[in-house]
Amino acid sequence: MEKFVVRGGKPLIGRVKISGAKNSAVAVIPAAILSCSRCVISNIPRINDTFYLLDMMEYIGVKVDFQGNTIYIDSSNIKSTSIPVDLANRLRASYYFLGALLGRYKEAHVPMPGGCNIGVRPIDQHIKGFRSLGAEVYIEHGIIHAKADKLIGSNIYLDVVSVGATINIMLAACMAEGLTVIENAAKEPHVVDVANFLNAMGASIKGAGTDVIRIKGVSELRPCEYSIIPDQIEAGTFMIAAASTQGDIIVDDVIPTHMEPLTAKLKEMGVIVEEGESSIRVIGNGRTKAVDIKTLPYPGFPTDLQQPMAVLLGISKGTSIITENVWESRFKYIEELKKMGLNARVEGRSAIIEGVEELLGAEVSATDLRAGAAMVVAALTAKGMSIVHNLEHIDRGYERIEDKFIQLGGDIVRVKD
Ligand SMILES: CC(=O)N[C@H]1[C@@H](OP(=O)(O)OP(=O)(O)OC[C@H]2O[C@@H](n3ccc(=O)[nH]c3=O)[C@H](O)[C@@H]2O)O[C@H](CO)[C@@H](O)[C@@H]1O
Ligand SMILES: C=C(OP(=O)(O)O)C(=O)O
Repeated sequence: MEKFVVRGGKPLIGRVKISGAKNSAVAVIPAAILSCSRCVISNIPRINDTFYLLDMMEYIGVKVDFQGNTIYIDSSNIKSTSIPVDLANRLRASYYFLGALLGRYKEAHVPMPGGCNIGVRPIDQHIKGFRSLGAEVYIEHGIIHAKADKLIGSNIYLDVVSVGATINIMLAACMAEGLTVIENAAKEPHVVDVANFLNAMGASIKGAGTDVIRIKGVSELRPCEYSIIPDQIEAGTFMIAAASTQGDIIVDDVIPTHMEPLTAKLKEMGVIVEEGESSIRVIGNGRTKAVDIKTLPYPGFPTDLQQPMAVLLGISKGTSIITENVWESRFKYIEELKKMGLNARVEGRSAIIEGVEELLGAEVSATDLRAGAAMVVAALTAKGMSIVHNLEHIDRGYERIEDKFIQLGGDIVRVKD
């Protein structure tokens, strides 16, 4: 077990390079199964979710070679369409093996996925999509079995806007016969990125990034080279940390339009944000003003950023309300932040935060991935020493988080418990 020891209260200053997007990489890697040959994918973050997926790829017979941030994937010799429980339950994205294996082999046997414990995380919309394409799907002893003689394009209306279901249906439909239309599709940048990757392999997907996606089935997908987009959530975490520590950071290798829901809020709070072509500079500008946040599917404010944002709101002037509209149980971290002096209460789907002058260092735990990012931002912001436990959550989704903060002048060290 490892923990961070952080001495906070210093402004973060300098430049930080953003890694490839976790939620794009975790879909693109299993998607490479759809090509019967070699794909080269760059800008892949070296995070635990990537390593967990590569274990699953190797288990089914895919050859993978991960050099730096580039993965060479050779799917020409797959031997199995079943994923074992102990590999699948380490992360959420194992559900993408369903769409990818079903799409290529018309058969997949994948355990119920793991991932952050942020409420009930059903996969009924994924299953509805696969069934609509003609697959028989059932769950037995915790394993999802999907099988079809052939997949036939279909019209699928998602009852809820779901990133996972949208991507999974795209994967399964790429080589289905005829046209598949996904209505009420998710519009997140990583949905568009996966569609672009599939199109680079020869798929015919139009409309990704809008709420209607049209997929014309093709007979096969070819090898390709692809570079995935920067991580919108990692970028946002550093932008918020710049503001909360009264720092001055240039966040490099970002797509500024992906950051607009956050940029707009930071500006509303009085933070100086300057957008470049592929970078954003964030400058602390005195104590921020309280604002309300409502998490929503893209282009709304991302649910994966409300946790570090709570830190900034916690030291802002006035009362802020965060309303979590995507997950029903994503405020567990508030109790941890209270140990640092956060003045907040949770009422149903809302956290009501009364800003205090400063946070004080304390011993806290990462209750999940983004809660972990919030603890790190809070520890760097708070006066005095903090200890952050349960780093395994943070390591699922952030590449070298402490090194990047050290580069910005943060006093943070990883030590063995
Ligand atoms: C690996 C990955 O990309 N994880 C992200 C993905 O999770 P994930 O793909 O699990 O999230 P979804 O977009 O599917 O979930 C959104 C909402 O739809 C509901 N739902 C979803 C599927 C379904 O079949 N039935 C159903 O009811 C969920 O309970 C939730 O309330 O998108 C979330 C929303 O942006 C992010 O917080 C996660 O970081
Ligand atoms: C909830 C998240 O991850 P996962 O869906 O992989 O659990 C996240 O990335 O914030």
